This record gives sequence, C-alpha cells and structure tokens, in this order.
Amino acid sequence: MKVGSSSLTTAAGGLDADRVDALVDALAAVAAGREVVLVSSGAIAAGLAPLGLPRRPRDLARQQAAASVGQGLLVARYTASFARYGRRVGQILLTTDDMSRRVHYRNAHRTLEQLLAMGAVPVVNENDTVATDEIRFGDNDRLAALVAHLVRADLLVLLSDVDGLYDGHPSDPASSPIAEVRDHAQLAGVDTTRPGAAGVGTGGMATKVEAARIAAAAGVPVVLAAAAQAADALAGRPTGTYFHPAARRARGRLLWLAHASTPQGALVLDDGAVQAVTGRRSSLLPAGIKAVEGSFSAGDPVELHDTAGRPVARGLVNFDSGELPRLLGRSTRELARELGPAYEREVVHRDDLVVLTR
Ligand SMILES: Nc1ncnc2c1ncn2[C@@H]1O[C@H](COP(=O)(O)OP(=O)(O)O)[C@@H](O)[C@H]1O
Ligand SMILES: N[C@@H](CCC(=O)OP(=O)(O)O)C(=O)O
Repeated sequence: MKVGSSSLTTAAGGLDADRVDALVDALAAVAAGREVVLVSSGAIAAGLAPLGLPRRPRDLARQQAAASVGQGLLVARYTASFARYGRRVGQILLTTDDMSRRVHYRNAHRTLEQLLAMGAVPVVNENDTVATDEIRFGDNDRLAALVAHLVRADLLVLLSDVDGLYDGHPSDPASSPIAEVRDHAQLAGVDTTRPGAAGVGTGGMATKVEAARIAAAAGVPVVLAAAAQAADALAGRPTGTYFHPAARRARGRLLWLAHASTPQGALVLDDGAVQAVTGRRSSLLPAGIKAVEGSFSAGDPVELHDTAGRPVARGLVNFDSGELPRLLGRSTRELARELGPAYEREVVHRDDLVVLTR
C-alpha cells in the first residue's frame, strides 16, 4: 500500500496523527495473518513546520533538509501507531536506482522478506537525501510499483486524497470516475497533469497512472483509491479505480530496467550486435559497439541504440564511459591479452539486459 503526502498531513501543514492512525487502523484490520508493506510519502511535508517552513520549498537542498527531519517524525508516528496493535515497523529507504542494481535489489529484497517473515511492517520511502530526481518527479508512486513487484505483491493499493482516477480533473463537474482500466490505451484522452488542491503532494495523478501501468504490466493488480477507502481496497471490496493485471508476471528486476531506470548514456551498436542482443539474446561484447554517448559509471543503466539512433535495449554496463572508447570494435580475447583478465568481460551481460519492444 502506498500513501501520499496529501493523505497524511493537516490543512495547516505537518503530520496529522489522526489520519496516520486511521490508516494504520485500516491496515491492522486486514493485516492479521497477511503480509503488508507500506510505502509512505510525507517526509518533506512532516518536516516543514519543525523547520519553520511555511510551505514546501522550491529548492532541492531545503526539500532534502525537510525530508531528513520529517522522515524521523514520520517513522516515529508509524511506530507509535502500529504499536497500538502490537506490530513493529521497520524503515526502508530506497531509490528507484536501487531497484535496478543487482546487488542493491537483492539486499532490499532480503531485508523486506525478513521483516515480513518476522511479522514487522516495512515502511518504505524514497531515500530523499540522495534521490534528487525522485524528489523532483514525485516518484514514490513508481517506487511503490517497483516494491510491489519486488515482494511479488498480490495487490498494490495507491492511496491519495482523491477517490480514484477521473476522466478529467476531479474539480471539473463534467468529470466522472473511471471504475476499471483493462487496457492503458483506454486512458489516452485522460488529463492527469493538473495538481491537487493540497499542494503537498508532488506526483499528481500522472505518476499514479504510470505506476499502475508498470505494476499491472508486471502482473500486479492495482487499486487507486482515497485514503478513507483503504479498508475497502485491502478487503477486496470494489472501490476507486481497478487496474487489471497483465496475464503474465514479469521477471525480476529487468522490468525495472525497462520501465524505471534512467539511462545515463547510450551505446551505439552495429547491425550484427543489434541482431545478437535482440534476436539471440546474447551479451553485448565490445566488438559490436561503434560509439559511446554520455557519461556513466560501471553499473549504471544505459540504452543500446542501433545506428539510426533507435533504442533497442537497456542494460547495466560493466565499464565506465571513459574506459570504453579504447575497447570498441575489439575482441575480448585480444583485450584480455593486452590489458588483463578484467577486460575479458562483456560490456553488458545478457542477465543485465532487457530488449525494448518497438
Ligand atoms: N484525472 C484525474 N483524476 C483524479 N485526480 C486527478 C486527476 N488529474 C489530477 N488529479 C489530482 O491529483 C491529485 C493527487 O495527486 P497528489 O496530490 O500528488 O497526491 P499524493 O500526495 O496522494 O501522491 C488529486 O488531488 C487530484 O486533484
Ligand atoms: N519522498 C517524498 C515524497 C515524494 C512523493 O512522491 O510525494 P507524493 O506525491 O505525496 O507521493 C516525501 O516523503 O516527502
């Protein structure tokens, strides 16, 4: 379950203990014997008043400071609120980047599974002090989709201050609610870009719909509802907007590579390498790379382009961008002989590669 800032704060700003308690009540009611992961925004909103900030600051540094102060208060609030039911909470701070890096992904997975096995409720938020892009884009919705997939959730509930997705802005009287989304094409004309009234949330509807698309594509059904409907959504009673899942569950972290990673650069492949990577699902070797674009470090997500500049795949690269030019077009055997065994590696291993459908 993901809850947005707008559902946790008072009109005057600051955390609303009653709303946190109401949410925890709903979770506790269904949580007995079930595993629940909570993705909660609200750190920035909770940090505003204690730092004397009258509203959400525009600059990143003060947003991060507010998040840093607010995150502690937020988790303290959840800890006290879940304690009423004898439940422990564990804090997990993640970035979407953590979801695509193999080692981070594995570690996050293990910690989440362990907390659940021990009966604790993981409370996840963005790691705002390092995840600058996520603060800018309000990516907690997308992070929730990634976490839902990571823990192989049966359901993702996205809670907000609005009782579902509307076909126009909910403040327009002509807009009506959408009960079900079977296919994302159905949403082509729907405006999701205008912000809500509260002004403390960041993502708006656009990021929720995108998160729902990612989760549904990964095989996780999604309910988009108001925080007050949390109990109904968790109990499986029809409420808000339901996004039907794709029939098949997608594989591990590769989904995130395709949908959630931000490529830090591009590798231009010759025709043979495009064939090898997309057709035969082979690893990408230096011999098939014609050019390197952008500046990235080993482990970063990069896009693989054909010679016409069309993206054909994404992958986690094994070399820094500065190292690559001298390796291009050469065989790994030759490179290993000349530069040492560390250079016998693929540039992108097939396990770290996802082919994009055109
Ligand atoms: N098509 C739409 N349907 C529903 N809500 C919409 C739509 N377009 C924009 N919104 C606005 O998006 C807001 C929710 O986004 P946001 O404030 O970022 O939420 P949160 O803090 O819960 O993540 C709603 O309050 C609503 O006013
Ligand atoms: N990590 C930030 C939240 C950013 C965000 O996505 O907010 P929201 O649109 O309210 O879900 C925080 O805790 O304030």
